[in-house]
Amino acid sequence: MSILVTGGAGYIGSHTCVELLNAGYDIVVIDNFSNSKIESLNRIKEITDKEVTFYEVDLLNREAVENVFKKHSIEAVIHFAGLKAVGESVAIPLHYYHNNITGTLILCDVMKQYGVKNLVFSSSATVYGMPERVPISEDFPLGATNPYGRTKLMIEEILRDLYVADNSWSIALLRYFNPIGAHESGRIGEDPNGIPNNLMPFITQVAVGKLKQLSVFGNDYPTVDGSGVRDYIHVVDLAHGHLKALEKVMSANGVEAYNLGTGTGYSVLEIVAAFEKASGVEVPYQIVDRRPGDVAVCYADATKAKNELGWVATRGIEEMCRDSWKWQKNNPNGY
Ligand SMILES: NC(=O)c1ccc[n+]([C@@H]2O[C@H](COP(=O)([O-])OP(=O)(O)OC[C@H]3O[C@@H](n4cnc5c(N)ncnc54)[C@H](O)[C@@H]3O)[C@@H](O)[C@H]2O)c1
Ligand SMILES: O=c1ccn([C@@H]2O[C@H](COP(=O)(O)OP(=O)(O)O[C@H]3O[C@H](CO)[C@@H](O)[C@H](O)[C@H]3O)[C@@H](O)[C@H]2O)c(=O)[nH]1
Repeated sequence: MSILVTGGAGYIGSHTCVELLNAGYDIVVIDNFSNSKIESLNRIKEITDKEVTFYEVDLLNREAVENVFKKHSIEAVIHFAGLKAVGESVAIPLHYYHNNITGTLILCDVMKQYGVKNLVFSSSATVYGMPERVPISEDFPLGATNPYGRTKLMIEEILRDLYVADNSWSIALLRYFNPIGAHESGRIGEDPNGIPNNLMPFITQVAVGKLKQLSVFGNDYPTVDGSGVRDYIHVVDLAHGHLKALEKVMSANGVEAYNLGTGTGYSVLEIVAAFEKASGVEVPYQIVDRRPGDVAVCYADATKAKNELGWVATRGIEEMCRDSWKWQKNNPNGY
């Protein structure tokens, strides 16, 4: 029996594949490389010294997805594949809705056809929209402020409906906070296309000399130093959360949402300082206007994942910065 990993060549998927292989699971990866490179799969093999069964498949191609289920006996699916850039989703919403939602519909329909009903889905803290207070727990009201967020929200609802219709499904909706860091080997990591939208890859590209300086979006939020506060989580901790969720879906039916975060918030300026300390490299920055749509403070109440999955994040901000830097320094141009 194998675990199917959709989007397994991507940032979070590749780190999760390493942990799955290390834990002794057989995996089958599918990806269309719309936002990743095949080299990440070579690196997974290199780190784990294990074979990775891989198919270049677009989830929108139902026949190709079916062929994978025909060839392999799949026990559960971890579904990472999706487009994730907020700004791009505002510019090309139909593309986002089609890729993320139709892709998930096809996947679930093929799973149903083959009697595979265990699913771990990559959701996001973005489903909390503009939260009224922190820490954010799973029972907070949901909402979205952009098409990307709406795809996550809609998919969560679709998966809940699926369970209502057939309660032999078993589904974990994992709401990630802000994943950063990389595998400690420095061989896999986040490899964004073009200029990064997210804070940590922007910082590492400034540090390695590819970008001139960081723009800090606002210093007048009601926070410790005025800059925005987020719950950064080491991607390897996040990967372990998937293994715990996998054990859960393979042992009990239901549909449950879990926050995967550390429960601690850091400001942008605190991250800059922690990165400079971990890397020994100065990160020049300027304060600019707030970025439209940003919330001041966002961090998780991760108690449910602790109580029900037996998962807690163990890596601190120093390791997150150290590993992000090791990846960027050793791979200045990504894969
Ligand atoms: N990175 C974050 O900050 C973050 C936060 C919350 C949620 N998420 C979600 O987690 C998942 C993984 O994120 P990531 O950061 O690893 O992104 P990523 O872009 O690195 O990985 C996603 C992978 O899916 C593949 N893919 C996209 N559409 C596909 C399709 N139709 N068929 C086959 N493959 C397809 C891409 O090529 C890529 O390899 C995504 O669903 C994302 O929305 C990410
Ligand atoms: O160049 C930059 C980039 C970011 N920031 C700030 O850094 C913080 C983190 O920003 P970013 O890394 O872009 O993460 P978020 O805005 O929190 O969004 C991420 O986390 C959300 C919740 O999980 C997901 O919905 C999004 O897809 C994902 O990009 C925020 O305060 C930003 O204003 C800067 O100051 N300068």
